Amino acid sequence: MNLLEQNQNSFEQPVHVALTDVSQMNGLNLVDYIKSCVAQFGNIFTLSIFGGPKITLVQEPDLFSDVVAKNKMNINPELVEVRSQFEIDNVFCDEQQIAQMNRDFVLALKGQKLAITKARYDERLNFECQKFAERYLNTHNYCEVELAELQLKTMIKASLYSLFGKPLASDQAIAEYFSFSESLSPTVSDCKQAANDASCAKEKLLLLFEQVLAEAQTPLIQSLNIGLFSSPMINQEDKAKVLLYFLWGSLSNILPSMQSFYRTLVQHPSYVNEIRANPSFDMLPLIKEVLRLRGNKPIYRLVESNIKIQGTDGKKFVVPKGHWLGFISQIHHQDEKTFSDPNKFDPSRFCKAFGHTKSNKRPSLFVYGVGNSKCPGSAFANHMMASTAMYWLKHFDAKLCGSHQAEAIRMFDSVLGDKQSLLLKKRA
Ligand code: HEM
Repeated sequence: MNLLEQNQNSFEQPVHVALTDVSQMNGLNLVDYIKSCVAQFGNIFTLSIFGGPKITLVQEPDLFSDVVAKNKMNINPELVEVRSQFEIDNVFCDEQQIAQMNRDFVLALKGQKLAITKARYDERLNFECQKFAERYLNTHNYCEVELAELQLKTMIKASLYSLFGKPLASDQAIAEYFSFSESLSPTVSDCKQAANDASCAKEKLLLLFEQVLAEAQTPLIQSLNIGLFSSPMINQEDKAKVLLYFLWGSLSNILPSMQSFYRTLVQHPSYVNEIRANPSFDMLPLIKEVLRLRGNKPIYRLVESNIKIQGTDGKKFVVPKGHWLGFISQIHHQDEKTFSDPNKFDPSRFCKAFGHTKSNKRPSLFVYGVGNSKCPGSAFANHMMASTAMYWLKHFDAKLCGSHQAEAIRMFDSVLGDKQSLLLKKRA
């Protein structure tokens, strides 16, 4: 008997789960999504950066391979990590507060304010790349560099500076962020010393965030200070925690995405040449195609009461109360009806000028989520990827290390993404 059948109960209750916006997605087969996600994971507790104190993924290996085979998904089950006992502080779970905060983030990351944040990012990134090249590279030979290290010394520094201001852009703060974020990684072994260091680092970071809030130097902090954070109900320590988890949540998404983007560029010298020759080259179709192919973490929603759903094959099934629904973008992103030849790297599918899209609508992507909780950082994330690629190409020549295998799709990345090296040379 399969997991779903075991959970079939008779019921007829109202449904309260955030699905409506998802069904408006172009080409998205919602029912198949849900079916495969529930079949894949069974019961899941997972992380939202502002909620859920514990993560436990229960993997059902047989069901998983079944779903993968049926949906022709190119996923190696060995790459799916089973996380357990992964605890994280719960900052606050009030839905109104989260909605307000997302509005504040959106306000901070839009229009004129976004332009200021972008300019701060670019300026700092250029500076850090120059420093990195001088300190670690030379112009004659290629040096082996871990991508995560390159990100830590350039991208992370620039994003801390642009989003939070000077107090967080110091080498000391970066080291503390690294120690804290490593401790959240599911792959890190139990080590008392490391846990101690991480907790000290976290305390220091929280104090720095309090300073950041008081100084209010950046558009993000200014928007929060006049929005959600002006509420007397939220104390200073909780505000600092929100910022810390906001930072961790956003970086844990952007860093592995950027690694894939850069590796893709290194493998396609024609794009590298175009970007170097034309500073206004539109990288968005390239970024979208990389995000489509690599996929992202599933988005989860808690089922608050049993839902009965009829599948496209006519069969009915139940998603029981207490289960989490995970929306796996990969199923949509590999759907041949929306993306012809789905395994092919073809940025032109997002580019109308090439005339490759069959309908007037360009194919939709699911990487940033949908509806009210859609990623408020998407515009900044796209900018970070385009700008980082531009500055890395400006300062470094790169080659892939060893024999490169086509990147396998990872569903759950560790905090700093894959540990992969590159060969880098300082550009003359
Ligand atoms: C390629 C990079 C990124 C990807 C793929 C990504 C993806 C997502 C997704 C799918 C969600 C929705 C989660 C849900 O509905 O449960 C989300 C939420 C969010 N993202 Fe991003 N994101 C990225 C980068 C960023 C960046 C750079 C920032 C900040 C500058 C950011 C800030 C946020 C915030 C504040 C939320 C709301 C979280 C919540 O309500 O729990 N993201 N992101």
